[in-house]
Amino acid sequence: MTAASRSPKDFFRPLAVGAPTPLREIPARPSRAIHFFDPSNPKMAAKVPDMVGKVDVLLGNLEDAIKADNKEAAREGLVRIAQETDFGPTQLWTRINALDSPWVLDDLTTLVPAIGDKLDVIMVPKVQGAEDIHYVDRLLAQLEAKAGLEKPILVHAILETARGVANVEEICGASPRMQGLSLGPADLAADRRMKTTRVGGGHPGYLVREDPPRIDGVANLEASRATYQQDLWHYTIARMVDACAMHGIYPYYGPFGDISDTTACEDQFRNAFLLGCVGTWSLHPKQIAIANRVFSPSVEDVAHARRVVAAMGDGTGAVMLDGKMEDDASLKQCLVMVELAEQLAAVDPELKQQYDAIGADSDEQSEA
Ligand SMILES: CC(=O)SCCNC(=O)CCNC(=O)[C@H](O)C(C)(C)COP(=O)(O)OP(=O)(O)OC[C@H]1O[C@@H](n2cnc3c(N)ncnc32)[C@H](O)[C@@H]1OP(=O)(O)O
Ligand SMILES: CC(=O)C(=O)O
Ligand SMILES: [Mg+2]
Repeated sequence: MTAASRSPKDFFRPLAVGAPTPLREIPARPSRAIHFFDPSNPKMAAKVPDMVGKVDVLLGNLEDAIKADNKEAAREGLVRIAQETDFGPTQLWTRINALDSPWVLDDLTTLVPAIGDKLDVIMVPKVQGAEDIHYVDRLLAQLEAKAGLEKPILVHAILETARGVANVEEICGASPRMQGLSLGPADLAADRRMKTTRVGGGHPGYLVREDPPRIDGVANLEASRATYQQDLWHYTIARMVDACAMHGIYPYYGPFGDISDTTACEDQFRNAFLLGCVGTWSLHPKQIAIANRVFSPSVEDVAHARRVVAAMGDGTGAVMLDGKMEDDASLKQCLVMVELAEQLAAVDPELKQQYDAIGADSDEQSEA
């Protein structure tokens, strides 16, 4: 089933009488870091109010990483935290339990009436196909109508099964609620029967080796040769990015489990950023700063993008800038960068200051 299985006219009609009208466009709200916390953990819960304004998204996790005995406490903790906290510019998301679990129905029927007005996005794990999104879509509409909500709650799917990856396009187009997708590298690796034991990131065994040197045409197989570690997740992220872009929704990396390896974490996040992802997950407070840094365009890139925009005038034709040809297509890339910088500057005063400071420099360079 695809989006076309519902008539285009019906696609944006509420799925229950009295439910809010679905959005026609998913707002591009900054979401560089989706910070996970366990609402049943008093130490983590205590840190939530201080994180407001410092992270784009706070996510109360109810699924994996929450012990079975704590599922109810996590749900109740999230309700309490949401009711007691003013989230200001920070979005509040939750990750509900899997659709085949004994907890998910209570998750939805508890959270929507209690805190549906505060929840921006519900993340659904282990989504296999459009049918999973259709189920959540209808149930949310019924619960929203009953609770008298005025704004639809958006849905985010985790891509963490082989079938989910095979159906990625239909998942993205299954509902106007679809906000985005995250990579779920740990469950996906298990489902694919990959031979890894990690949560995200690369693997030293997944590599290519340079050709052997040749002397008079004969390969010296004894010579030492450089190896290059490859990215296990390139294919999946690239598919996610295309499916999301096609449907006007947003792709995200996911968890990077080696909390101590901040360098490799930054590398994975940066690859995802360069490929088109808008954000990633943060599992530990120290990953927030990494995500915020990586998923904000650099001052140099914004300066360059602004110079190209200025040099391209009405946006057509070709110009030379610093020895390079710029045209409509490079202009469009630069506009992505400039628009993102503007969105982030609106919520991040420190970034705004940095981008404003180079604004003047790039103006001077364009005039020179
Ligand atoms: C494959 C997947 O599904 S990934 C998504 C599911 N997993 C998660 O959500 C994991 C979330 N993160 C965590 O559970 C924890 O960060 C762990 C288990 C990885 C590490 O926790 P700790 O061993 O307590 O880390 P550490 O000792 O460095 O913590 C330092 C402080 O930060 C707090 N802290 C750690 N993680 C978080 C967090 N995610 N949010 C808020 N506070 C946190 C700790 O409670 C501790 O507080 P304290 O100084 O008051 O004692
Ligand atoms: C993100 C997630 O849930 C996973 O990697 O399994
Ligand atoms: Mg998972």
